[in-house]
Amino acid sequence: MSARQMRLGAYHTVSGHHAAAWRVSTQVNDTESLAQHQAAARAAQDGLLHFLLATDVLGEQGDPVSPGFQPRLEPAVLLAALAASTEHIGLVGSFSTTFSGPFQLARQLSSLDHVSGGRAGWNVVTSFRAGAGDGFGSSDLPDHVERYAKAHDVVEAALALWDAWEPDAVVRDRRTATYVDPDRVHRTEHTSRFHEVRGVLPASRSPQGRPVLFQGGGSDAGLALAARHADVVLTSQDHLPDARRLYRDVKERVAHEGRDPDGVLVLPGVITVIGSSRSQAQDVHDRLLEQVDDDQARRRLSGILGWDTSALPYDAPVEPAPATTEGNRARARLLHARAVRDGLSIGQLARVTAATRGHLLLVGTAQDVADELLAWHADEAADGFLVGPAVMPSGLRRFVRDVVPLLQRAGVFRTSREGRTLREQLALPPLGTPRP
Ligand SMILES: Cc1cc2nc3c(=O)[nH]c(=O)nc-3n(C[C@H](O)[C@H](O)[C@H](O)COP(=O)(O)O)c2cc1C
Repeated sequence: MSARQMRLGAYHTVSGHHAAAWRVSTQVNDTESLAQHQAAARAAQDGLLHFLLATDVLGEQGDPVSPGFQPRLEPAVLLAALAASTEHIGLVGSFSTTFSGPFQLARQLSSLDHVSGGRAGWNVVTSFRAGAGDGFGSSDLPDHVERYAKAHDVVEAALALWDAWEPDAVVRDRRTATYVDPDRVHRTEHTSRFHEVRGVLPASRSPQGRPVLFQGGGSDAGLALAARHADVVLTSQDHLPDARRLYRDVKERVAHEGRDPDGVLVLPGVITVIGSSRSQAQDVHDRLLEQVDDDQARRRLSGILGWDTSALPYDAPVEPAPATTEGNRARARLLHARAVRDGLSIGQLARVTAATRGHLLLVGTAQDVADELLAWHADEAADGFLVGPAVMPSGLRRFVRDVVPLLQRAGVFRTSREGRTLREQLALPPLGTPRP
């Protein structure tokens, strides 16, 4: 295996990534059915995918009584359940640094790493929807600068808590009645304008030492956070030249932080519609588009752009340029660029967003999909991908059955598992020993 290897994650969902997928799926998708989550996780594991990402976006896109509203399982609970029903696949969850404190997050993620045998990952998110704080007694979403300042603080506090346990601190010496060697556990004293964290996490050093850190914010501040702390940078890119530029930018930022650029992976999300022929795949895609509810699509677009588009006619141009949104800054910029590039109206952009939320969309045969992934990978626009089938469960099964073998034949995707933990499987550099 000498070629640069592709890493693949499942952009996990049981309802499919297309907004209308649940209406056309072959099964009745139930977003709270553990059995359906387990089936998806096992399918990804059988395909040798490295991890699955359980996303969680705080703040609703619409009224809970609207037909598009979907309830969902809390990621720590879901991933713990999946840990017990899978053996190898990495289990990554999105947890917000804006609305959860570092002690609880560090504890949950350490526990997940323990119960999964070293397969935990944390997608560090800052939340971006306007109403994200409603349930937390915070009526306004803190502004972008503040959210990222807090994200640095939460990650640094969590790292301090994890590193406070030396690897051999648990001795379980029955003779001396010593369960934990007190000289090998250190009190954390973290004081900042956001948090005061004092004490010791009631969780020994976990199999990976700490979860693998993921980060998906693509603004300047998001990339700065990623460059400093992330092992895996998730991106949203739908245009190869831009993706190549972003890839280089991330690697340069990582180097600037004194870290090894090859030790940090860049994985764009990709939405797939795979058919036995191009026209069959296109038919599925067209059928999905017909089912899009324009009002719901418009709400979703407004949420990303950070301004209300609901009163605008379908053919209205996409303006103003959303460079200053306090919400999902990079995605807003990307969607705006897409509208300008392809001459899309606001209504058309809402439909594109319903299909992809800004990610690369691949509609075609398995060979078409594999060829595009191989091209992006070879062109150094990606170290791998976060694969989000438009329709579930068929889309994931099809990717595993038909696309994975093509990537393997091209010599860029593994044919067996090497390594036990998620960090080892991703071939990330080992962590240093924690400071005493
Ligand atoms: C692949 C991918 C997955 C993401 N998943 C989540 C998620 O589950 N929850 C969330 O709040 N944000 C999620 N995000 C959004 C980012 O974490 C970030 O908040 C958003 O891109 C805005 O950051 P920015 O202003 O730095 O661009 C995801 C982003 C990407 C690229």
